[in-house]
Amino acid sequence: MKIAFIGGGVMASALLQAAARVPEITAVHVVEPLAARREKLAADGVAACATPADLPAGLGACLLCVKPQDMPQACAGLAAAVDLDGLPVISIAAGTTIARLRGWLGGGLIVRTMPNTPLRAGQGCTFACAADPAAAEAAAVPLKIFAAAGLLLWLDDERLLDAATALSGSGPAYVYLLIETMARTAREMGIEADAALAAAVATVSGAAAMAGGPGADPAELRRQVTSKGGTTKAALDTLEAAGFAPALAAAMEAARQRGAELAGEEPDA
Ligand SMILES: NC(=O)C1=CN([C@@H]2O[C@H](COP(=O)(O)OP(=O)(O)OC[C@H]3O[C@@H](n4cnc5c(N)ncnc54)[C@H](OP(=O)(O)O)[C@@H]3O)[C@@H](O)[C@H]2O)C=CC1
Ligand SMILES: O=C(O)[C@@H]1CCC=N1
Repeated sequence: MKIAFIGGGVMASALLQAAARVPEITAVHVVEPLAARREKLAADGVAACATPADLPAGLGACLLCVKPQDMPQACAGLAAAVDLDGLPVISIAAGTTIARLRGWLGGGLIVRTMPNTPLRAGQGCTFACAADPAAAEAAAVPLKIFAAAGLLLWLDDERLLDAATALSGSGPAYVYLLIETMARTAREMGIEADAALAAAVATVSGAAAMAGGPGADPAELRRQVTSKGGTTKAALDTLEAAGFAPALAAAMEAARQRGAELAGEEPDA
């Protein structure tokens, strides 16, 4: 199957690597207006063109990988150049509803997804929601891109994609902030910079691996680290006094509301 990516930025480059793991996908063509990005893609052996009019015939699917604000123009350009009748079109944009995509595209079997950047490491997490069962079925092969590089989870209610964005779409940034802060603080305590970063990363990935184990309960794992009257208790009491958990919950709620705002919905819808 020949597929097209509209937009050749951060997420498209992660998805390109994942697409290479799907045997049914024989070619990926990327539409990217920025010449420097096209040149970089071409240097990596990826077919890149400036407009959808330059895409080859016989595409099996399109992936929309542009920012939400660029989506109306990108969809209009695609619809003008490609016959979307019966073609699976997968969007990865935050806060851009299936109804709006349908309006701009005027056709296509639409699936909305919310992936994340750890796809690049083969450990992504993608939520998907289809306009209807026919769209999900038609998009089975291109959706293998997401499954080839991590978890693929389905949602029945499209509005939950804003919660998914707050959880796993934006989530890697929360974890990177945690790693940055742990590494910086360890440096300030005297541990050499490379060792501090390596230890922060190993601690987060080791803890995540245990939390992902069969039957694991993160709260029980936390209790196992927390000795009575010990160092972890001192740390967790400080985090609690500083409002760590409510602050993280508020951050996720802000992300969810921003997704809903982008979708043109009431923030608390
Ligand atoms: N980054 C992330 O962690 C995640 C992002 N997403 C979603 O993925 C989408 C892309 O994000 P990201 O990859 O970070 O963004 P980038 O800005 O890195 O990539 C978008 C690319 O699309 C190009 N572009 C703009 N307009 C058009 C057009 N009309 N036709 C073709 N290409 C166009 C941009 O070019 P130019 O720069 O010249 O405008 C840019 O190269 C967003 O909708 C975002 O919500 C979803 C999950 C996670
Ligand atoms: O920040 C954003 O809007 C995008 C969507 C999820 C991650 N990055």
